[in-house]
Amino acid sequence: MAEPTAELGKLPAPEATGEAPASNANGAHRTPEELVAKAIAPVKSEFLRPPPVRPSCSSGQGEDAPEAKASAPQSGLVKEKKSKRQLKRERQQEKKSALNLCPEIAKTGDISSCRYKDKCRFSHDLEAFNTQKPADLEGECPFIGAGEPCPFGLACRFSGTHKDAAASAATPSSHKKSFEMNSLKKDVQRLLWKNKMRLPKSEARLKTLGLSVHNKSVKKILEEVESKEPDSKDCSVANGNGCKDAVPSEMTSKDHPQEVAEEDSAVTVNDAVADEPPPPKKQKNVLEEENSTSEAKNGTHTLQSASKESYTPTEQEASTDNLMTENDRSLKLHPREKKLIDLRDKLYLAPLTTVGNLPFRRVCKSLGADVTCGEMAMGTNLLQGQASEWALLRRHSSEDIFGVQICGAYPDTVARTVELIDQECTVDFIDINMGCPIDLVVNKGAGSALLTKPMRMKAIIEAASGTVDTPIAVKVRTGYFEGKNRIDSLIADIGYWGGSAVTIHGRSRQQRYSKLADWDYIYQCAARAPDSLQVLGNGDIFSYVDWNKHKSDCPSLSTCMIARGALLKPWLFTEIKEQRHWDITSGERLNILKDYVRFGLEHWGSDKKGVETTRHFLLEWLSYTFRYVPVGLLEVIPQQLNWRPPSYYGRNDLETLMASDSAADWVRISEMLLGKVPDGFTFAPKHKSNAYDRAENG
Ligand SMILES: Cc1cc2nc3c(=O)[nH]c(=O)nc-3n(C[C@H](O)[C@H](O)[C@H](O)COP(=O)(O)O)c2cc1C
Repeated sequence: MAEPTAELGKLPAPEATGEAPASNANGAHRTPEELVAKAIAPVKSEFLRPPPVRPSCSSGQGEDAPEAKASAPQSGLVKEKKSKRQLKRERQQEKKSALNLCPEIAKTGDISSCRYKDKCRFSHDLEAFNTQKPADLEGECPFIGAGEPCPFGLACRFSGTHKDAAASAATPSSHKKSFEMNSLKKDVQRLLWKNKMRLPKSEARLKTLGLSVHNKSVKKILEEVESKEPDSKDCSVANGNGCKDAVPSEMTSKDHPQEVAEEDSAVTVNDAVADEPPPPKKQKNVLEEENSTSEAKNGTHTLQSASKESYTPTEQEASTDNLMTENDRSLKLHPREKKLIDLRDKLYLAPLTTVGNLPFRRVCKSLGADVTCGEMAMGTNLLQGQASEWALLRRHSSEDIFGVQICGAYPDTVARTVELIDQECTVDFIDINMGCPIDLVVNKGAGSALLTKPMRMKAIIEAASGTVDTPIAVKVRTGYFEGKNRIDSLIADIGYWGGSAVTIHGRSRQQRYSKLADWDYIYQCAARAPDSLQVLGNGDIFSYVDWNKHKSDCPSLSTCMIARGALLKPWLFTEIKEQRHWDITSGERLNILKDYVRFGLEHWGSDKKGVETTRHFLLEWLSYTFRYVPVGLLEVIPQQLNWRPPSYYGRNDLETLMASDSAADWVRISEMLLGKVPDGFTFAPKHKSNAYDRAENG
């Protein structure tokens, strides 16, 4: 084995900053067993190094907030807050600047080729563009490399590798081997913007379920229900805001947890039509919390969920809202013949907001994932035709078993969304996120808030599954509150309501990632599920040993879903298929990153903007990958997902660099793949992956 590298080039000089995790309070070395008991990765002592000193936390950039800045630190002045109009004007000016050549002209090299002439939002000054364009990046244009014409032409950061302008301008062949699907068509987007999209199947389904509000204003329905509802005056208890604003409002783009929305370059390239919607028209929501017999009988009808304002379920509510009647179970509510989806024993890459983007999923597919799922998309944003939300539904041709994940709080929104997706996209299943813990989602009554509202869950699943033939899956947590698991009592119903599959993440919303997933509970739930419902377990899988254990301990599990394990080591899929612990080299890991970058440039573009978007998402991913500890460095294998890596040297400089938890080092890795970062570049990871107990949406 190679000696640990002592010299680490430009890495910060390692200096001791207190107790090294591998030693106890007396400075004596801890045994591997002691380290494991403390959830510290037992790295062989010869590789250990003292933790490097980092700048102080005074600027908010301590260990818990890794942040890299490429330029000199900013002055202490508070940044001036710009108005929307100002920002729009600046964006327009930027587009017109020489930096942003008209995409049509870039593609053809001909300044007369743009049909918008001087009305075009982009610059037509080819000479000025060429003067300022930085030198090409190293490597080959990803499109040319894939045997395709480059759609970015002169704007491509690898344009020197285009054989000739004509080749790069040629129309893409219709027989591409690698392509993307599920883009939003312009005419559909316009209809959605105007709220004129016809969605007859969901309408019919909602009517059948008694959830249609035609000829009745939402307010009227509320008034009627409120007047019959003995407890309605109590709704202020739950929402803390009184009942005045009881018109439901689902999330819009402003609320979207994904602050950095993926750009759909295909939609925005040289499009003279505005790419953001006009002021969104409110979707009409059906807000009846279903008037079920059981609720009526028990007088537990509540309206607080329909409130516009913040909603936090109370423990009492969570326990009283769980009432199913035998009638529910025997009702034949899904007359359609469902398409089948067989997930048994398939390796399923979990939906992962931000990081589970299409290029990452391609990487996982190439390493053995069988099933992939898009990042969570908000139903209301899809229904409003938002390009950035639709980008989350994109599917690559290599994703042969592919689903999309949506989130919504009301049956009408969800039913309309699934119909729209079914009509416009090619997907094998649609997953409804009923486990998302993040406040923005829960406060609107969606995500894991639904775990406290079984009647709403029922209405959503029935409405969605009865609207489309595409299988409907749901993803849940064990429950909302810690110690109050509830999926065991709902699992049979989820099948009867029309769900084809349910994934159980073995943690409650309250506990987030603070404890290990409760697999015993997952097994109990799986044992209670009807045969028609596929149950998937999820939580902490990080090696083929974990996988085998769950599969053999609980044969009634259809399969398991893998989330952070794939982020830290996407080759986990290979390991499971080949039943081995792969002591992957840093060079092999770099090659995986190179693949990601190539896929990223194909997806986000090989022009300046595409390169920087690819870098951004690469950095988000790198904010997870450093937590992987190479097999050859561990005293005990396999590594567990909850182990914290101590500070250690790798077997070569690259491995050491890849083990760094410093954002500046992730930026260095990105520079090895995508060239220097632009002036003033900053990066702070969205998920701050070194805070092990933070919220993530599942
Ligand atoms: C960065 C990140 C993003 C996530 N995004 C989603 C999401 O969009 N939808 C979802 O259902 N779960 C999401 N989750 C939760 C995971 O799918 C999974 O349920 C959870 O991480 C537990 O699995 P694990 O222990 O294998 O990581 C996310 C998790 C992480 C770490």
